Amino acid sequence: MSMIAAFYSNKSILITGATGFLGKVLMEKLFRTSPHLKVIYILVRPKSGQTLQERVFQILNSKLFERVKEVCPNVHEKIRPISADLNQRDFAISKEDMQELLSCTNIVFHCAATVRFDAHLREAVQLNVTATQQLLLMASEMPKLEAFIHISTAFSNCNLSHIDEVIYPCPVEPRKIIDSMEWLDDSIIEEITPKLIGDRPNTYTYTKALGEVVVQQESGNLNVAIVRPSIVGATWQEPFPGWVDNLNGPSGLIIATGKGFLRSIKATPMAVADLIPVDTVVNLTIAVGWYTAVHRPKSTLIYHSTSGNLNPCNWYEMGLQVLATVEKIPFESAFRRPNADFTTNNFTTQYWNTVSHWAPAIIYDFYLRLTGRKPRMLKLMNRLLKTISMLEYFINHSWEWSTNNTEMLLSELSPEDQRVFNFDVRQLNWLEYIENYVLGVKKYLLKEDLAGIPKAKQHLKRLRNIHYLFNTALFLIIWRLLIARSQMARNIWFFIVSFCYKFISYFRASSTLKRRRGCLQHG
Ligand SMILES: CCCCCCCCCCCCCCCCCCCCCC(=O)SCCNC(=O)CCNC(=O)[C@H](O)C(C)(C)COP(=O)(O)OP(=O)(O)OC[C@H]1O[C@@H](n2cnc3c(N)ncnc32)[C@H](O)[C@@H]1OP(=O)(O)O
Ligand SMILES: NC(=O)C1=CN([C@@H]2O[C@H](COP(=O)(O)OP(=O)(O)OC[C@H]3O[C@@H](n4cnc5c(N)ncnc54)[C@H](OP(=O)(O)O)[C@@H]3O)[C@@H](O)[C@H]2O)C=CC1
Repeated sequence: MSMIAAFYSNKSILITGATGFLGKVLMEKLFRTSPHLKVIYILVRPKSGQTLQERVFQILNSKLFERVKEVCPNVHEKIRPISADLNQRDFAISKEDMQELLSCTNIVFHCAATVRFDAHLREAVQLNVTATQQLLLMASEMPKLEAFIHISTAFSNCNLSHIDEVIYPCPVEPRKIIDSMEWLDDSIIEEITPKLIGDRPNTYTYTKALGEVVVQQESGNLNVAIVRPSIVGATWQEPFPGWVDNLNGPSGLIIATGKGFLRSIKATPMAVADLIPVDTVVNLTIAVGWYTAVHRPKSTLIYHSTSGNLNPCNWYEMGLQVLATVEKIPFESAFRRPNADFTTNNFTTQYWNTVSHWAPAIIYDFYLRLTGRKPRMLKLMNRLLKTISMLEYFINHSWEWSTNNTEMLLSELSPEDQRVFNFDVRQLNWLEYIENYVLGVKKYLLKEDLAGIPKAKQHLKRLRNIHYLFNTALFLIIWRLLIARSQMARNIWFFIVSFCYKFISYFRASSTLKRRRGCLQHG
């Protein structure tokens, strides 16, 4: 029997960000492994015209939850959505709901955040810092609380190259930042943002770092731990391989590569691609919840959920495997044949952007106009390259994360728990994982049927022929223009033609000689 699963039985758990990528997988695993847990409270806001109930219904009826329903048929009764907006004072939770949360919660998993790299500092501080502070305040009023687990990111200190499992101080106190956001207007905040974030690439990593300091400063007597995942990718094993439901991190780029929109990228090929499967992060998080509640470590422990130091894979290997997979299992209606060139300096990046991205987009839009349709490729390319520019920082640096606490925790688990809540990334086979990831992107994000693969392959062949035809035509046109305008080009042309002619004549003459000699010997 798993000790961890038994620990969560009969527990009331509060999850923020349960409708997000990580939150859904966390809920799924908790229900599946501890079907006797009492209740999971989730803080949800109405969104996209959907009520809370509709949002929960959609999650529970998704493919991700199919296995849960077999193990825990009354899962609908055990999930309790609470209307909340983490941007509001007291999260805009009703008095009755707040009372219930305060008196019943045993474990808190705080996953909610804005993960946008371009979020305005005010918005990022509100959700990633102020909301964390408020949640800790709430937690301090929960008499039955056993553990508070905060999800941060391994990149919160990405301004350092070696990162330990400790909280690093921020030059400006989080409380001062929170206060200043209340009275500074947007334009002033925009002006001071670069100074505040310093050598971090965006407001996301900066505010996640502030959030950690808040956890350290405001946790009081609570049992608190922080989990820091690196780049979270599709599921590795559970509940099935390759599940993913948003475009963040690598998923969007896998689509862009597989569909042939993105053919080159500025990246350091040998830099470590520190991906971590979402189910690995979730298993670690659940184990951390158990350990923090049962062993009550004296200080706040930080756990790195990273792969680089135990089982590294670099961007080059990853790119190759993505390409190999989309060749075997192509995406439908590709724009161009998939390719993955890594550029390492600004000049080659600009060159390949022009040749591989802008030029085909302009030509395609021209074709759309000619055929009376609305041009759209240039707009799409603009957005894609904007996204790439935001992610570039992370594919051109390498970091080393120490994982002592994570390894210590692994050694504390019983063999059964190590199996049920496996977060040992050394067992991960990257080639297999990436293949399943690409397949998952095709099935769960693009919603493409595998029956369409032969047609997609045919489409790629057609694209290859168009590519050859286009290149040959382009070569002939350029050559023709050159010959018409330059004596030197004409001379080179005549030299090449006469050289080829002489070579062919020599080859013919020598083979005729050989044949004659052969006839003479036999005759
Ligand atoms: C050619 C060779 C290729 C080789 C092949 C190799 C393949 C594998 C290589 C893998 C390399 C991986 C590198 C990952 C590094 C991640 C590091 C994370 C580190 C930190 C991790 C964390 O701790 S935290 C989680 C990460 N946090 C995000 O990752 C949010 C990012 N994101 C945004 O910050 C906003 O998205 C942003 C961009 C501002 C736009 O903002 P925006 O307002 O302009 O636009 P929207 O967000 O509304 O999206 C507008 C349209 O872009 C579409 N789209 C959105 N994201 C997209 C995306 N990633 N790739 C494509 N397309 C995307 C979307 O689907 C919309 O399309 P549509 O309009 O058709 O619906
Ligand atoms: N994905 C990744 O690569 C990584 C993620 N992380 C961390 O993991 C955690 C989860 O990330 P992930 O699941 O990917 O992110 P998602 O963007 O998928 O999910 C974010 C969650 O936060 C909720 N949320 C946002 N704003 C509010 C609000 N005002 N009120 C209530 N809820 C809100 C969202 O709710 P709604 O559905 O209503 O928008 C959603 O449930 C974050 O803390 C992130 O920093 C760390 C490293 C990498």
